[in-house]
Amino acid sequence: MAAVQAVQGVPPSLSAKVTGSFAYLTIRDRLPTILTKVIDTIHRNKNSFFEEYGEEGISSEKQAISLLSKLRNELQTDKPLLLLTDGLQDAESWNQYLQRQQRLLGDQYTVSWFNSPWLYVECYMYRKIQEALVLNPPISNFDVYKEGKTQSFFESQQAVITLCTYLADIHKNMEKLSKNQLFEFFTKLLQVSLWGNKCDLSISAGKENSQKTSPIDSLNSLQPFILVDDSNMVWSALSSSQRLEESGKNAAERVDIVLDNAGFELVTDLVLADFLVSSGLVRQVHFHGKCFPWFVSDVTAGDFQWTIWQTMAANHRWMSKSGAQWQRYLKEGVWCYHDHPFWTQPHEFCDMAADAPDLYATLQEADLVVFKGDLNYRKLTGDRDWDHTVDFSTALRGFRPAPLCSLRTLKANVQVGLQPGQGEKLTSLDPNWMTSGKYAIIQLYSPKSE
Ligand SMILES: O=P(O)(O)OC[C@@]1(O)O[C@H](CO)[C@@H](O)[C@@H]1O
Ligand SMILES: [Mn+2]
Repeated sequence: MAAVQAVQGVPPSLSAKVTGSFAYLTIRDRLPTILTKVIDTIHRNKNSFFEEYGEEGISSEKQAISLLSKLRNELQTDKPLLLLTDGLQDAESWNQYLQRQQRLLGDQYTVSWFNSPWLYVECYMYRKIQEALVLNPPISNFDVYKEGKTQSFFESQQAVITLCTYLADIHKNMEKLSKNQLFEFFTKLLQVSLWGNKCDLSISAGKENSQKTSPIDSLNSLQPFILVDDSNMVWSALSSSQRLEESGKNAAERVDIVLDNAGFELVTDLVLADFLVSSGLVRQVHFHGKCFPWFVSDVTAGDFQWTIWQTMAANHRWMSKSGAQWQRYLKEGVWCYHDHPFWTQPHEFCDMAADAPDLYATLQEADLVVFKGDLNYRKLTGDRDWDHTVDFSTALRGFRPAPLCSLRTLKANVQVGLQPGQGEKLTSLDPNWMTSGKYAIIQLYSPKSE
C-alpha cells in the first residue's frame, strides 16, 4: 500500500497502520475519549432537551446517543467507515472522498479506522458526530463542545484583560509609533497569537486548557521553543504588498486569518487583527471559521459572535472598548467572517484549487493568509511523513493562493522546513517534541522567496 502513495516522491500519509505511532495512539485512545465526552454531554443535557422540546427532545437524545455509541464501537473495533446519510450539502463530497480512499486502498482492504490516513478518519469522526445530531432534530443545532469553549474563555479572563489593556496602550500611542516600533508590536502580537494555539481542547481530549499566565510576560521564556521564526519575512510580505492610500498612508489591502480554536486563542487572533487595521498596516481582515462544531474547540460563527459580545459586555474598560471596536469593524466591513464547507472536510489543502475553486479564488485576493494551528498545518503539508528538512514550499505541493504563514504549536508528528540536524537534535533533547505542544513555528511561504 505504501508504494501507491510514494508516487512522485510524495511520502505516505500518517496513519494508525503504524502501530504505536501518534496517529495510532490518537485513534486508539484520544478519539474514543472525545466521543465518550460527547455522549456524556448529550446525556447531561437530557432534561433541558425535555424542557425545550418535550418528549421529542428525549427521543432525539436517546437516538443521538445510540448512533454515537455505535460509532465509538466501530472505531474501537476497526470496522469499515460508512457513507453519510444526513443529506447535508457536503455529504456527497464526503462520500466521494470515501470512494477515493477505497480506490487508493484497492479491493483487498475495506477503508477502516486503523488502515486509512489519520487526517481522513479523524475529520470523518467529527463529521459523523455532526450527522448523529443532524439526524435527530430538534437537537440538530446543539453544540456538544459549547461548554468547553465558553469555559476556556472565562477561565482565561485575566489573560484576556492583560491583552486588551496592552492593545489599549498601543492604541494610545499609535500615531507616534515609528515603523520599527510597529514592527516590534507586530512580532509580539504574532507570537501571542501563536502561543494562543496551546489552548486547544482536542489535544487535551476536552480537559480544561485555558491561558493561566500573562500572554505578554511569557513571550521571552517561550522564544527558545520557536523552531522556525519567519516573523521578519512575514513583516516584509506585508510591507512589500502595501499600496499608497488616499490618506498618504501605506497599507496592504487584506490579510485572511484561517482561525483555529475558540476561547483564548480566538481573542489573540482578534487582538492581532485589531492591531493590523488600527495601525494602518492593513485595510481589511477576513476571518475563516468552521460551519459546524469541529475538533472540539474550533471556532464557529456562533463562537465568533459570542466572543465579541462577551468582550463588549465585560465590566472591564479596555475589554469592553476592544469588543465595541471589533463589533464596529464587523459592521463597517473592515472585518469579514466566512465559513466555507471546505474547512470541515478532510482534504489536504493542495486539493483546494480543484475541490473548492471558489474558496481558492477568495484566498488569492489576500496579501497574506495566516493559518492558525496544528490541524491546518497537517492539511497544508498533507499530513504526510516528510523528512524534516524538506522545504515548506515542496510540502505545499502547489497550494499557493497567496503568501501564507502558519502559526502552529506542534501537536502532530509532521514538521518540514527545519535545518539539517535540527530534528535529530530535538529528538535527542525531547522525544515528544513534535506532539507535546511545547514547541512552535512561525513559517512563511511566499512566491517571492522562491
Ligand atoms: O488544530 P489544533 O487545534 O491546533 O490541534 C488539533 C489537534 O489537537 O487535533 C489533532 C489530534 O487529535 C491534532 O491535529 C492536533 O493535536
Ligand atoms: Mn483546533
